[in-house]
Amino acid sequence: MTVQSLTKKFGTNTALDNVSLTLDKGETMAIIGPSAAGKSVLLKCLAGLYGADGGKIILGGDDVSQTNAPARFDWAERIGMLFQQNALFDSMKVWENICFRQIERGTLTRKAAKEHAIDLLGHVGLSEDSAFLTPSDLSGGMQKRVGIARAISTDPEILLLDNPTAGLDPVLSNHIEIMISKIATQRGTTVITITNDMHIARTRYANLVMMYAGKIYWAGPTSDIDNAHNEHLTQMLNGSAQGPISMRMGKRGDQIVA
Ligand SMILES: Nc1ncnc2c1ncn2[C@@H]1O[C@H](COP(=O)(O)OP(=O)(O)OP(=O)(O)O)[C@@H](O)[C@H]1O
Repeated sequence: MTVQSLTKKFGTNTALDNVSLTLDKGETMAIIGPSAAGKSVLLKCLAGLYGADGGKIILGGDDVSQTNAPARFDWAERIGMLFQQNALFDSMKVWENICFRQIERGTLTRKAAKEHAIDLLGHVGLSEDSAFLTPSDLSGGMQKRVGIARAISTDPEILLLDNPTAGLDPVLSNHIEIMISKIATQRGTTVITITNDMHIARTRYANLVMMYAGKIYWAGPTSDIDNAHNEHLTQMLNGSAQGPISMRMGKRGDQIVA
Protein backbone atom coordinates (compact mmCIF):
# COMPACT_ATOMS: atom_id res chain seq x y z
CA MET A 1 0.00 0.00 0.00
CA THR A 2 1.30 3.42 -0.93
CA VAL A 3 -0.23 6.74 0.06
CA GLN A 4 1.07 9.73 -1.88
CA SER A 5 0.44 13.33 -0.80
CA LEU A 6 -3.06 12.53 0.41
CA THR A 7 -5.16 15.58 1.22
CA LYS A 8 -8.66 15.66 2.68
CA LYS A 9 -10.57 18.82 3.56
CA PHE A 10 -13.84 19.46 5.33
CA GLY A 11 -14.72 23.01 4.31
CA THR A 12 -11.78 25.11 5.41
CA ASN A 13 -10.49 22.44 7.79
CA THR A 14 -7.63 20.42 6.29
CA ALA A 15 -7.93 17.06 8.04
CA LEU A 16 -5.15 15.44 5.98
CA ASP A 17 -2.36 17.57 4.61
CA ASN A 18 -0.04 15.88 2.09
CA VAL A 19 0.15 12.57 3.93
CA SER A 20 2.51 10.00 2.39
CA LEU A 21 3.37 6.52 3.63
CA THR A 22 4.20 3.04 2.38
CA LEU A 23 3.40 -0.29 3.98
CA ASP A 24 4.25 -3.69 2.52
CA LYS A 25 1.82 -6.58 2.52
CA GLY A 26 1.65 -8.30 5.90
CA GLU A 27 3.32 -5.42 7.74
CA THR A 28 1.87 -3.75 10.81
CA MET A 29 1.67 -0.06 11.60
CA ALA A 30 0.46 1.87 14.62
CA ILE A 31 -0.74 5.45 14.20
CA ILE A 32 -0.42 7.68 17.22
CA GLY A 33 -1.13 11.37 17.71
CA PRO A 34 -3.25 13.79 19.68
CA SER A 35 -6.96 14.31 19.20
CA ALA A 36 -8.10 15.69 15.82
CA ALA A 37 -4.73 14.83 14.22
CA GLY A 38 -6.46 13.19 11.26
CA LYS A 39 -5.91 9.57 12.30
CA SER A 40 -9.51 8.41 11.81
CA VAL A 41 -9.90 10.40 8.60
CA LEU A 42 -6.82 8.67 7.19
CA LEU A 43 -8.28 5.26 8.01
CA LYS A 44 -11.63 6.20 6.49
CA CYS A 45 -9.90 7.36 3.29
CA LEU A 46 -8.01 4.04 3.16
CA ALA A 47 -11.28 2.18 3.70
CA GLY A 48 -12.91 4.11 0.85
CA LEU A 49 -15.47 5.87 3.03
CA TYR A 50 -14.12 9.31 2.15
CA GLY A 51 -12.83 10.38 -1.24
CA ALA A 52 -9.61 12.39 -1.20
CA ASP A 53 -9.28 15.99 -2.33
CA GLY A 54 -5.78 15.36 -3.57
CA GLY A 55 -3.09 12.69 -3.77
CA LYS A 56 -3.28 8.96 -4.30
CA ILE A 57 -3.93 5.72 -2.45
CA ILE A 58 -2.33 2.91 -4.42
CA LEU A 59 -3.63 -0.57 -3.61
CA GLY A 60 -2.57 -3.45 -5.85
CA GLY A 61 -1.37 -0.98 -8.46
CA ASP A 62 -4.66 0.94 -8.66
CA ASP A 63 -5.35 4.44 -7.39
CA VAL A 64 -8.38 4.09 -5.12
CA SER A 65 -8.32 7.55 -3.56
CA GLN A 66 -11.71 8.35 -5.08
CA THR A 67 -14.79 6.51 -3.80
CA ASN A 68 -15.92 5.85 -7.39
CA ALA A 69 -12.56 4.47 -8.56
CA PRO A 70 -13.20 1.28 -10.58
CA ALA A 71 -11.01 -0.85 -8.26
CA ARG A 72 -12.70 0.50 -5.11
CA PHE A 73 -15.60 -1.95 -5.13
CA ASP A 74 -13.21 -4.87 -5.30
CA TRP A 75 -11.10 -3.43 -2.48
CA ALA A 76 -14.15 -2.89 -0.29
CA GLU A 77 -14.31 -6.67 -0.05
CA ARG A 78 -10.66 -6.96 0.88
CA ILE A 79 -10.54 -4.41 3.69
CA GLY A 80 -11.88 -4.97 7.21
CA MET A 81 -12.42 -1.99 9.48
CA LEU A 82 -13.17 -1.48 13.13
CA PHE A 83 -14.70 1.96 13.71
CA GLN A 84 -13.98 4.09 16.76
CA GLN A 85 -17.61 3.82 17.90
CA ASN A 86 -17.89 0.22 16.64
CA ALA A 87 -20.80 1.11 14.30
CA LEU A 88 -22.89 -1.93 15.19
CA PHE A 89 -26.53 -2.17 14.13
CA ASP A 90 -28.76 -2.39 17.17
CA SER A 91 -31.65 -3.80 15.15
CA MET A 92 -29.60 -6.93 14.46
CA LYS A 93 -28.35 -9.72 16.64
CA VAL A 94 -24.63 -9.92 17.33
CA TRP A 95 -24.07 -12.78 14.86
CA GLU A 96 -25.91 -10.88 12.13
CA ASN A 97 -23.73 -7.84 12.79
CA ILE A 98 -20.56 -9.93 12.52
CA CYS A 99 -21.52 -11.49 9.18
CA PHE A 100 -23.48 -8.49 7.92
CA ARG A 101 -21.54 -8.27 4.64
CA GLN A 102 -21.76 -11.98 3.86
CA ILE A 103 -25.52 -12.05 4.57
CA GLU A 104 -26.08 -8.89 2.47
CA ARG A 105 -24.14 -10.26 -0.48
CA GLY A 106 -25.39 -13.82 -0.13
CA THR A 107 -21.88 -15.24 0.10
CA LEU A 108 -22.87 -17.27 3.20
CA THR A 109 -26.22 -18.88 4.07
CA ARG A 110 -27.71 -17.61 7.34
CA LYS A 111 -26.85 -20.94 8.96
CA ALA A 112 -23.21 -20.78 7.82
CA ALA A 113 -23.01 -17.11 8.79
CA LYS A 114 -24.23 -17.92 12.30
CA GLU A 115 -21.63 -20.68 12.69
CA HIS A 116 -18.86 -18.43 11.34
CA ALA A 117 -19.90 -15.62 13.72
CA ILE A 118 -19.92 -17.96 16.73
CA ASP A 119 -16.44 -19.19 15.79
CA LEU A 120 -15.19 -15.59 15.54
CA LEU A 121 -16.77 -14.73 18.90
CA GLY A 122 -14.58 -17.45 20.43
CA HIS A 123 -11.51 -15.76 18.91
CA VAL A 124 -12.35 -12.46 20.62
CA GLY A 125 -13.17 -14.12 23.93
CA LEU A 126 -16.97 -14.01 23.84
CA SER A 127 -19.35 -16.88 24.48
CA GLU A 128 -21.73 -18.45 21.98
CA ASP A 129 -24.67 -17.05 23.98
CA SER A 130 -23.62 -13.50 23.13
CA ALA A 131 -24.31 -14.23 19.42
CA PHE A 132 -28.03 -14.03 20.10
CA LEU A 133 -28.00 -10.73 21.99
CA THR A 134 -28.24 -7.28 20.41
CA PRO A 135 -25.34 -4.80 20.76
CA SER A 136 -27.24 -2.74 23.34
CA ASP A 137 -27.25 -5.80 25.63
CA LEU A 138 -23.44 -5.76 25.66
CA SER A 139 -20.90 -3.78 27.66
CA GLY A 140 -18.66 -1.29 25.82
CA GLY A 141 -15.74 -3.73 25.86
CA MET A 142 -17.90 -6.55 24.51
CA GLN A 143 -19.17 -4.28 21.71
CA LYS A 144 -15.56 -3.50 20.81
CA ARG A 145 -14.82 -7.20 20.55
CA VAL A 146 -17.87 -7.76 18.33
CA GLY A 147 -16.62 -4.91 16.12
CA ILE A 148 -13.25 -6.66 15.82
CA ALA A 149 -14.95 -9.97 15.01
CA ARG A 150 -16.84 -8.21 12.21
CA ALA A 151 -13.68 -6.55 10.90
CA ILE A 152 -11.92 -9.93 10.55
CA SER A 153 -14.98 -11.89 9.41
CA THR A 154 -14.12 -11.64 5.70
CA ASP A 155 -10.48 -12.62 6.29
CA PRO A 156 -9.40 -9.23 4.89
CA GLU A 157 -6.07 -8.48 3.23
CA ILE A 158 -5.97 -5.15 5.03
CA LEU A 159 -7.26 -4.63 8.54
CA LEU A 160 -7.91 -1.06 9.71
CA LEU A 161 -8.51 -0.71 13.43
CA ASP A 162 -9.54 2.53 15.11
CA ASN A 163 -8.57 2.13 18.76
CA PRO A 164 -9.24 -1.63 19.10
CA THR A 165 -8.38 -1.77 22.79
CA ALA A 166 -9.87 1.52 23.97
CA GLY A 167 -12.07 0.89 26.99
CA LEU A 168 -10.79 -2.64 27.56
CA ASP A 169 -9.02 -3.79 30.70
CA PRO A 170 -5.25 -4.50 30.38
CA VAL A 171 -5.64 -8.29 30.30
CA LEU A 172 -8.21 -8.19 27.54
CA SER A 173 -6.27 -5.51 25.66
CA ASN A 174 -3.27 -7.79 25.67
CA HIS A 175 -5.36 -10.74 24.50
CA ILE A 176 -6.83 -8.69 21.63
CA GLU A 177 -3.42 -7.39 20.58
CA ILE A 178 -1.95 -10.91 20.61
CA MET A 179 -4.85 -11.98 18.40
CA ILE A 180 -4.20 -9.10 15.99
CA SER A 181 -0.48 -9.98 15.83
CA LYS A 182 -1.38 -13.61 15.09
CA ILE A 183 -3.71 -12.57 12.28
CA ALA A 184 -0.95 -10.47 10.72
CA THR A 185 1.62 -13.25 11.01
CA GLN A 186 -0.47 -16.28 10.11
CA ARG A 187 -2.65 -14.79 7.39
CA GLY A 188 -0.29 -12.18 6.00
CA THR A 189 -2.79 -9.44 6.78
CA THR A 190 -1.60 -5.85 6.61
CA VAL A 191 -2.70 -4.19 9.85
CA ILE A 192 -2.98 -0.46 10.54
CA THR A 193 -4.11 0.45 14.03
CA ILE A 194 -4.81 3.77 15.69
CA THR A 195 -3.90 3.50 19.33
CA ASN A 196 -3.50 5.69 22.39
CA ASP A 197 -1.61 2.91 24.14
CA MET A 198 2.06 3.69 23.66
CA HIS A 199 3.16 0.37 25.16
CA ILE A 200 1.08 -1.49 22.58
CA ALA A 201 2.38 0.75 19.80
CA ARG A 202 5.97 0.02 20.84
CA THR A 203 5.69 -3.70 21.40
CA ARG A 204 3.15 -4.98 18.90
CA TYR A 205 3.67 -2.94 15.72
CA ALA A 206 6.68 -3.03 13.42
CA ASN A 207 6.10 0.49 12.13
CA LEU A 208 4.97 3.71 13.73
CA VAL A 209 3.48 6.91 12.38
CA MET A 210 2.93 10.00 14.49
CA MET A 211 0.38 12.49 13.19
CA TYR A 212 -0.40 15.99 14.25
CA ALA A 213 -2.78 18.50 12.62
CA GLY A 214 -3.25 16.41 9.50
CA LYS A 215 0.46 15.83 8.89
CA ILE A 216 2.88 13.03 9.57
CA TYR A 217 5.54 14.25 12.01
CA TRP A 218 7.47 11.02 12.29
CA ALA A 219 7.32 7.67 10.50
CA GLY A 220 9.62 4.71 10.67
CA PRO A 221 10.31 1.30 12.18
CA THR A 222 9.22 1.07 15.81
CA SER A 223 12.68 -0.24 16.64
CA ASP A 224 14.06 3.22 15.73
CA ILE A 225 11.88 5.33 18.00
CA ASP A 226 14.25 5.51 20.94
CA ASN A 227 17.00 6.83 18.67
CA ALA A 228 14.72 9.07 16.65
CA HIS A 229 15.79 12.25 18.48
CA ASN A 230 12.37 13.66 17.77
CA GLU A 231 11.19 15.62 20.77
CA HIS A 232 7.52 15.47 19.86
CA LEU A 233 7.59 11.74 19.29
CA THR A 234 9.33 11.25 22.63
CA GLN A 235 6.73 13.39 24.40
CA MET A 236 3.95 11.44 22.74
CA LEU A 237 5.49 8.13 23.75
CA ASN A 238 6.23 9.10 27.30
CA GLY A 239 3.29 11.34 28.02
CA SER A 240 4.11 14.82 29.25
CA ALA A 241 3.53 16.80 32.40
CA GLN A 242 2.83 19.76 30.13
CA GLY A 243 -0.31 18.12 28.79
CA PRO A 244 -1.22 17.07 25.26
CA ILE A 245 0.75 18.66 22.44
CA SER A 246 -2.46 20.12 20.99
CA MET A 247 -2.96 22.16 24.17
CA ARG A 248 0.55 23.58 23.95
CA MET A 249 0.41 24.68 20.35
CA GLY A 250 0.79 28.21 19.20
CA LYS A 251 -0.61 29.21 15.81
CA ARG A 252 2.71 29.20 14.02
CA GLY A 253 2.13 27.45 10.72
CA ASP A 254 3.05 23.80 10.86
CA GLN A 255 5.47 24.11 13.73
CA ILE A 256 4.82 22.25 16.91
CA VAL A 257 5.79 24.62 19.68
CA ALA A 258 6.29 22.86 22.95
N1 LIG B 1 -17.17 14.03 8.62
C1 LIG B 1 -16.48 15.09 9.00
N2 LIG B 1 -16.94 16.34 8.73
C2 LIG B 1 -16.25 17.44 9.11
N3 LIG B 1 -15.07 17.38 9.76
C3 LIG B 1 -14.58 16.18 10.05
C4 LIG B 1 -15.25 14.98 9.70
N4 LIG B 1 -14.50 13.93 10.11
C5 LIG B 1 -13.42 14.46 10.70
N5 LIG B 1 -13.45 15.80 10.67
C6 LIG B 1 -12.43 16.71 11.20
O1 LIG B 1 -11.16 16.26 10.75
C7 LIG B 1 -10.19 16.46 11.76
C8 LIG B 1 -9.49 15.14 12.04
O2 LIG B 1 -10.43 14.26 12.66
P1 LIG B 1 -10.09 12.76 13.04
O3 LIG B 1 -11.39 12.12 13.44
O4 LIG B 1 -9.32 12.13 11.97
O5 LIG B 1 -9.16 12.96 14.32
P2 LIG B 1 -8.39 11.84 15.16
O6 LIG B 1 -6.93 12.07 15.00
O7 LIG B 1 -8.91 10.49 14.81
O8 LIG B 1 -8.82 12.28 16.64
P3 LIG B 1 -9.32 11.41 17.91
O9 LIG B 1 -8.08 10.73 18.46
O10 LIG B 1 -9.83 12.46 18.85
O11 LIG B 1 -10.36 10.47 17.44
C9 LIG B 1 -10.91 17.04 12.97
O12 LIG B 1 -10.72 18.44 12.96
C10 LIG B 1 -12.36 16.68 12.72
O13 LIG B 1 -13.23 17.64 13.29
